[in-house]
Amino acid sequence: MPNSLTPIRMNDLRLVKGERALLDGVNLTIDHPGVTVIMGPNGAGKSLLLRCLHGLISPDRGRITLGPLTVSGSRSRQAMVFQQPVLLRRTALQNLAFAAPELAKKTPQRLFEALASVNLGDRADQPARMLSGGEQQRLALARALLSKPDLLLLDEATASLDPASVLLIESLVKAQSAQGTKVILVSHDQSQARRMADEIVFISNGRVAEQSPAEQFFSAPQTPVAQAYLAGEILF
Ligand SMILES: Nc1ncnc2c1ncn2[C@@H]1O[C@H](COP(=O)(O)OP(=O)(O)OP(=O)(O)O)[C@@H](O)[C@H]1O
Repeated sequence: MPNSLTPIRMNDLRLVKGERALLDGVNLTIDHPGVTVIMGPNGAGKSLLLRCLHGLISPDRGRITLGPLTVSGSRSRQAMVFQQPVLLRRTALQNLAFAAPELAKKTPQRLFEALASVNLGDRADQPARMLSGGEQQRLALARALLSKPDLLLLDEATASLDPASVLLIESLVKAQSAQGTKVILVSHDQSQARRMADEIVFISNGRVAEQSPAEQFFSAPQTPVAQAYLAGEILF
């Protein structure tokens, strides 16, 4: 299925704060149609990379293209889900309606279907901020998927959820990927990465250390730093 935002190319990205290069010459092409999981130690630069892709941060140097588009030109075709969901002080349904006003006007049924898809069908009128953490995250995902984005970015989106919510979100993300959305997710959870990833990008010290098919990464990581990470030997 063609995707208007691939291949995603990052050329020589550099992001500096004070004396420190947080992203230090990132060169990466993501062209695999499946799920790309970004892994790496704490502080490696994974979130910053995702934020650059989504246009929340501008690198000091380098270039990002998504298919024929720039980051700003692609923003309306992207959606991002964060570890802490950012929801409005409105009901669950109103949060979806605010994100997709056209849909709310023309086919409001779609909003109810979206709530039902994340098991929140009976919570439409509940204030979003009174939902549990896991329920809020499911609502944030439903909102992200409403626009059928070409690129879905998830930054540790299931880190604080119970196992059933994790599996529900994973299955929705997988289904979205199968429909042609390019999915890039950051995760420390090796079990999740094994379940979800077609491809792994391993980041260390603000650089891409390794990019491999998932099976190869887990069976025979190429770099000492990835080997140490997978063995739980990296000290922070
Ligand atoms: N605005 C900022 N100013 C200065 N340093 C920052 C800023 N944002 C992030 N950093 C630093 O950049 C480094 C990379 O941050 P980032 O959040 O991308 O790490 P990460 O790989 O996602 O880590 P984790 O797995 O712990 O979430 C960290 O050392 C962090 O402290």
